[in-house]
Amino acid sequence: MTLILKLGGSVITDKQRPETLDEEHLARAAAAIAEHDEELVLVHGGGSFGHHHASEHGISSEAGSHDVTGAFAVHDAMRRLNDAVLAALHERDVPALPIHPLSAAARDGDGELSLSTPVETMLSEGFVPTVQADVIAHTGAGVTVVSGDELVVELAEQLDAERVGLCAGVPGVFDEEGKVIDRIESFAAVQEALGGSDATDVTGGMAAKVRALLDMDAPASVFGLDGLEGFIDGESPGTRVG
Ligand SMILES: Nc1ncnc2c1ncn2[C@@H]1O[C@H](COP(=O)(O)OP(=O)(O)OP(=O)(O)O)[C@@H](O)[C@H]1O
Ligand SMILES: C=C(C)CCOP(=O)(O)O
Repeated sequence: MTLILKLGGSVITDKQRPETLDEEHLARAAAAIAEHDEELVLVHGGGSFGHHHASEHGISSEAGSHDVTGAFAVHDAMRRLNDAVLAALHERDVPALPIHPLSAAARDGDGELSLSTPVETMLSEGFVPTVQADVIAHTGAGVTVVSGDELVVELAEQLDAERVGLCAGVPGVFDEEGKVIDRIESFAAVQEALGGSDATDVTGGMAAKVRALLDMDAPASVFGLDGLEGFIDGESPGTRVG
């Protein structure tokens, strides 16, 4: 049984302030993760580390760049965030090891993602692979951003994951009245309520998240930090997608 969990950048960082961690949230997330007893792959988003640099250098999932300064600025900030996530996990004795997609993934000329990582071997050896959102080489475009959400979907397919969770800065996906929707089975049914992100975000916010999750076979949930413990325990907090 493999669980894939994305820690949203809106949870573990203060998305309004460049390169600012939310230490308290990160510590709470690490404490909840420490209770897991299934194989677990962690992915984390960019928050105020990835998105600010990407936006400053004009790099997104679609807009590429050949500027090495910009490419490295995004990657390096994400690596610093990854280091901070690992440190919080190690503090709770979670055997987490880093995966940096810049060295393990690429897109072809059609934008198709390929990802070749040691995640499976790490899992079977008892580690918790911890994958950062990143920039990756993109045929004909230089580098583009690979979002945590894209990585979750790709890894869920590769590993035939049992369950997928996205822990975000909201308790679930809201309807037009601001109520958390229980279950989403089609994009069209909720499209009107879905927006981007409140903060600087180059990868499309909630609308992109729901679209990506609906493409997956594994059941997925979108929930806030209060739902994380329950998700680790096998519950389906927040909004079930798919
Ligand atoms: N219908 C909706 N329900 C819930 N959130 C929504 C909705 N429409 C737009 N949003 C926005 O989506 C944001 C969550 O997406 P966002 O991409 O910021 O989260 P994240 O994955 O945690 O962050 P990151 O991309 O940095 O990893 C919320 O903060 C909210 O502003
Ligand atoms: C900007 C970067 C590198 C991160 C994008 O990933 P996300 O935060 O999961 O949308």
